[in-house]
Amino acid sequence: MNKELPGALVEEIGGTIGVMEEHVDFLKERFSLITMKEFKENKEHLADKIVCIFNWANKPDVNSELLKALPRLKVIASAGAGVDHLDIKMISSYGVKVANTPHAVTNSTADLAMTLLLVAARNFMEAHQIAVSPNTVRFHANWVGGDITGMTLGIVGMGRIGYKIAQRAKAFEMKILYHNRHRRPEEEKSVGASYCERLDDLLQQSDYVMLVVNLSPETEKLMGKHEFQMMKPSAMLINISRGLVVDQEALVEALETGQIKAAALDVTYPEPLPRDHPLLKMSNVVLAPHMGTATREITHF
Ligand SMILES: O=C(O)C(=O)CO
Repeated sequence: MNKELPGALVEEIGGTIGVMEEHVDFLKERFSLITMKEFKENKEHLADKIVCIFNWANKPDVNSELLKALPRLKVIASAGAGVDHLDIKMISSYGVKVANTPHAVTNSTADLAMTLLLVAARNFMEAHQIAVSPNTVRFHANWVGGDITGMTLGIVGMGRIGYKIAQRAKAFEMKILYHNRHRRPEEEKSVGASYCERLDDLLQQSDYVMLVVNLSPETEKLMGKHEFQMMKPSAMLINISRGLVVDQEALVEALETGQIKAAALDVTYPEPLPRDHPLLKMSNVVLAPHMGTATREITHF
């Protein structure tokens, strides 16, 4: 190990490192690198690490025990936008800074949001099944979907990603509503969006409801029984934020009872869902494996 290089710790889960494997060589040139597994086996010897690099997807357990074992630690770098998996207050109390990569992932996450919207709106999953079936047919009513053009998209959370989604929706000639803690007059003007101070107003009018908020105590289970009752029975829910923003039991009920038409989810809780979860069996649900940022361009440099 090169003692002149600063030390870094990377998360390793089941043999794969929490950062892309091809990045390990890049990191090795700059840091004396060890994996979390090696660290756990020999805490004393490796306690001089100054950076921890994690991938948000691994949900590393950054607890007091870990931080006490790394007295020289300066930075925890989490690849991804969301930092809800890290207790920032507790980490700061050890004098450690948290870094993330919010800008890098904005476009890819907005693209996935539109992908889910289109796939759900056009019954694409069902259409694919029919297209590959040995008994395929020339036309099937099940693949007749809904229009996008002229429909109303309600964006819940007009941050960086929400705005990029609005720009894409404008190109699709959608009517755009948004609900946010603060009004965003410039963004509103540039995409022709209308502000809904009350979430209920947005939910009542939208054909597609897109969740883009960060997970926080204020947004946990933001979408519950009442909110689904506010939505149109023809409306679809798209969630690219965090699973916990939705009360999943209320969502299952809303989908089962026809309170809403469909859901397209990149995020759930837990991830992945247990294999017997009702959401896995519903034909009006499209699931992605939390892949908002998973593009070659972002994950390779
Ligand atoms: O970057 C993040 O926070 C993600 O959730 C990726 O989809």
